[in-house]
Amino acid sequence: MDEEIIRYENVSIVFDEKTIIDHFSLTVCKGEKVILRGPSGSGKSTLLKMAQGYARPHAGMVFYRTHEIDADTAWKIRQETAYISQDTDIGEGNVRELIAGVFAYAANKKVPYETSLNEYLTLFSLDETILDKDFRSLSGGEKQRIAIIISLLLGRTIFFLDEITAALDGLMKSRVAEYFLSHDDWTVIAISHDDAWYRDNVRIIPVGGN
Ligand SMILES: Nc1ncnc2c1ncn2[C@@H]1O[C@H](COP(=O)(O)OP(=O)(O)OP(=O)(O)O)[C@@H](O)[C@H]1O
Repeated sequence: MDEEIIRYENVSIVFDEKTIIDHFSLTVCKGEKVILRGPSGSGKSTLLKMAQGYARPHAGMVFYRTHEIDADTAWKIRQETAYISQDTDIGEGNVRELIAGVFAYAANKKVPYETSLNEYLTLFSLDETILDKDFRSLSGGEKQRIAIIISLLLGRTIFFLDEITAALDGLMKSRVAEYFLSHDDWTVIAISHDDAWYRDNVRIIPVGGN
């Protein structure tokens, strides 16, 4: 039987008395690649945040590995999955220290990230000298690639990706999308308007008015 990772059951989202989403249901199993597609403001980002416990449904339920998401499960989810938000301002200080800081957390301490870091920099066309730059001085596309690299270094296999290729050029959009979509055992739920994500093995889920 397919292993269930995330299940939205009759989820409704209401903000300021306005219904954004009504009765949204979706089950995502291990290894599946899913793209949430819909107009701006249709609730896609909020759905991803719910899967991390950062937002709660107005009605309905969200399950992670068949357990309803609450404070306890949210903690476990954040240890087992990688979430990249649209907000690329993930820290300050130089890039090397920013990355080291992520791996100083108890939960990530055992991850031997240094060996893979240079390989990922090369894969995503970043020069090693970027490690000595102030993170805030980087371009939007460079910040996006550093956030992507950190999520990959964590070694997780479940990814929630919110518009992670929006600031990249065409070739890099394809390279990033290909990387996430080509691992059979990775579970990926992504939001993107970029064609690079719309491939044969991807399930497209309409959200809102399309
Ligand atoms: N915490 C909040 N409080 C009030 N309104 C909110 C909150 N979070 C989101 N919204 C509103 O809910 C709607 C859906 O937001 P969301 O970011 O989920 O949409 P989206 O489909 O991801 O949009 P986009 O494609 O533009 O990123 C928007 O109108 C947004 O302003």
